[in-house]
Amino acid sequence: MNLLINVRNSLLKTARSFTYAFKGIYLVIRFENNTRIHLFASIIALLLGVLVKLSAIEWALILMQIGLVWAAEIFNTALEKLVDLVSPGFNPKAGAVKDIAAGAVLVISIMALAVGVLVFGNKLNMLIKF
Ligand SMILES: Nc1ncnc2c1ncn2[C@@H]1O[C@H](COP(=O)(O)OP(=O)(O)OP(=O)(O)O)[C@@H](O)[C@H]1O
Repeated sequence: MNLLINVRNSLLKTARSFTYAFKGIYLVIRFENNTRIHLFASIIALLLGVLVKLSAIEWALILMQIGLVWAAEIFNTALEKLVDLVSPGFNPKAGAVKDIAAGAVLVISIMALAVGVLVFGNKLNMLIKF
C-alpha cells in the first residue's frame, strides 16, 4: 500500500514538474520578442520539410536544430531574468553575462541556418534533377 502511495506521489510530482516546465516555455514565448523569429523560422522549416518530404535522417537533423535554438533561447532568457534579479542596476559584468548568453544563441542560430540551407538545398537540388 505504501509503495502504491509513493508511486502515486512521485507521479504527481513529475506531472507538476512538467506543468512548471510548460509554464516556463509559455513565459518565454509570451514575453520575449526574439521567440517570434524562432517561432516563424520553426514553422517555415516544418512546413517546408513536409512539402519536400524530408527523409527520417533529414527530419532528425532539422528537429535537432529547432530544439537547440529553442533550448538556447530559453536558457538565455532564464539567465537574463537571473541577471536582472541579482543586478537590477547598471553593472558592466551583468551586461557581459547577458552579451555572452546572447552570443551562444547567435552561434547556435547561425549553425541551425547553415544546417537548414544544406538539408533543404540538397533536397531541392535532388528534386530539380528528377
Ligand atoms: N544590468 C545591466 N548592466 C549593464 N548592461 C546591461 C544590463 N542589462 C542589460 N545590459 C546591456 O544591454 C543589453 C540588452 O539588455 P536587455 O536585458 O534589454 O536584453 P535584450 O536582449 O534586449 O532582452 P529582451 O528584449 O529579451 O528583454 C545587454 O546585452 C547588455 O549589453
